[in-house]
Amino acid sequence: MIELTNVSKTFTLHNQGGAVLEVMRGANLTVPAGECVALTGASGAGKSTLMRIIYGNYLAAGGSVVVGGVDVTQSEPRDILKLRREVLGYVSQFLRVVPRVPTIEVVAEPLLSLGTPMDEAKDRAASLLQKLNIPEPLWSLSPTTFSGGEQQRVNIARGFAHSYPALLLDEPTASLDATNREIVLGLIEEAKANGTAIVGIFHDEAARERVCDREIDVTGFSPLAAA
Ligand SMILES: Nc1ncnc2c1ncn2[C@@H]1O[C@H](COP(=O)(O)OP(=O)(O)OP(=O)(O)O)[C@@H](O)[C@H]1O
Repeated sequence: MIELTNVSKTFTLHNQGGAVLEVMRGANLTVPAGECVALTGASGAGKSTLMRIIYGNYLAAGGSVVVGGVDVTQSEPRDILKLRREVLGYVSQFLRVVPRVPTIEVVAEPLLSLGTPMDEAKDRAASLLQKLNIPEPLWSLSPTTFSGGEQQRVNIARGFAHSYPALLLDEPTASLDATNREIVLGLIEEAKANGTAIVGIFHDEAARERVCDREIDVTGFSPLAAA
């Protein structure tokens, strides 16, 4: 479902005399349906960079990044947007929302953008918000004023609203209490059982051991670490 072959990445720092920084070389990774792979490695090894390359936020300098049969290194922006709508989800650490949109709509939006009828999308959003212990009086409010942990749970609800074939998770349990952490790990296990291929960064070691089938240390792909 997710297949990276010989991926490399350089950054050109235009505001620093055009310095070129090679941060990744020879990255290979295959994640079949239903498998969860954790990216590990010290700070600066390239975990976030690899996630951004898979999501199409960073363009690889070389190699191929195929998700659900689409090579994101060769795709037009509109094809990447279609891939993100239908195939590839991303739960980032922080919620980014349009101000004044109610929480229930923020969570339902990925389903609405796929053409799911409003009632059905809102039912799914409500069941996720309930599961993740977001109090019902908050559902009609914008999540901009919510606590850090509440915002993270809204973000997770949104990320799991549609059953994506591929999913990227950036520290999904970072600011959660034990009860909600458990619920999120359950959602990840459910997604895997439904065939979702997952790549994630989990600093929570116990969480990683529980839901991940394999760990890939990205230090092995880092020319900086080898220097
Ligand atoms: N936009 C950018 N421009 C220039 N260099 C960058 C950029 N993004 C990342 N880097 C460099 O790429 C390397 C890998 O960074 P990355 O953020 O992927 O590491 P990480 O393993 O996710 O670290 P952490 O665990 O601290 O988040 C670092 O040396 C960083 O300085």
